[in-house]
Amino acid sequence: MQVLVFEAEIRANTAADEPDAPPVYIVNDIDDELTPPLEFYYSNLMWHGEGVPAPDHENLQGCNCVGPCDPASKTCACVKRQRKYWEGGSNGFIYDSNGKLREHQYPIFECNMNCGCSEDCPNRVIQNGRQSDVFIAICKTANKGWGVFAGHKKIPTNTYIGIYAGEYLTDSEGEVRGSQYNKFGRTYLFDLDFWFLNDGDEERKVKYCVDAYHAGNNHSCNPNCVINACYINEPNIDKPLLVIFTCRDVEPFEELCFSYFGRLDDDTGMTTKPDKDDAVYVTCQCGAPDCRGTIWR
Ligand SMILES: C[S@@+](CC[C@H](N)C(=O)[O-])C[C@H]1O[C@@H](n2cnc3c(N)ncnc32)[C@H](O)[C@@H]1O
Repeated sequence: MQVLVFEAEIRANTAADEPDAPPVYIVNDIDDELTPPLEFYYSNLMWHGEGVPAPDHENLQGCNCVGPCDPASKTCACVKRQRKYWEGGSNGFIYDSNGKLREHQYPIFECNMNCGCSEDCPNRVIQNGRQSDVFIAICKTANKGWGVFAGHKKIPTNTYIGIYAGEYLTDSEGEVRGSQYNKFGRTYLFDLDFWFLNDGDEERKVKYCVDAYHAGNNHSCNPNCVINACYINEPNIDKPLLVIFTCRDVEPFEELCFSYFGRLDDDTGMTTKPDKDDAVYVTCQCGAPDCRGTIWR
């Protein structure tokens, strides 16, 4: 019963933003904990902590395209914005014609609520949610708590999975919560410190982080997913959505993990730099042949 209620709650939380997505199932073949803790909240929505500004929709630039945007357009404002960060060749969008991500290092700028283009525009992927052939489940693992897994179907590389959703925090609030989580033994804080935000200024301080306290994927030293920055209805470059894409083909029932170390060319990743005696300082259990032995930088 508890499992059914939990699954129904996930469906209710996500029905509006991923209408085509198959249900998320809860599976525990490990022990007798029926579901993740009840404070776990599966969602694709962000909320704003104290001191973090809400999106300024009046200053959100849309395109004037009619019908689906042309990725080769010279005039579409959204193609131009994407090209500012990644040239992309003849296709100015970061998605291919099947909605798969073409590059992992660059921010994603989707068409937004102020655009004139149609709902079937090829530059609307994340906002349409997880697709009907992408099955996922939340499963108990033997040594990493709960995790997110592929369902019974293979998930091709560069497929959108979901949003690393949670609360935007100011950097100072992130530090306060971070030290509490380190002692508690689980942390979900992710720094919004992407390379393209530095704008050549190495000293630039990170402004915000995301606290996904209520949900989150596990770490692997050889991950099958990446986290990218994405902007949809948000003009503030410091507040991207954290979006999860596969970075290789994922076999049925394989766990979906990203690297908490982030990419080598920026400081993104989980914010935590725990002390060795913090409860959160656990040995990495990812099982990859090239495992680094720790889940933190
Ligand atoms: C963002 S949470 C991930 C979800 C978590 N497993 C749960 O049950 O809520 C991060 C925590 O999961 C655990 N974890 C994640 N990846 C791990 C790994 N590769 N090895 C050991 N523990 C891991 C650590 O306790 C870490 O603080």
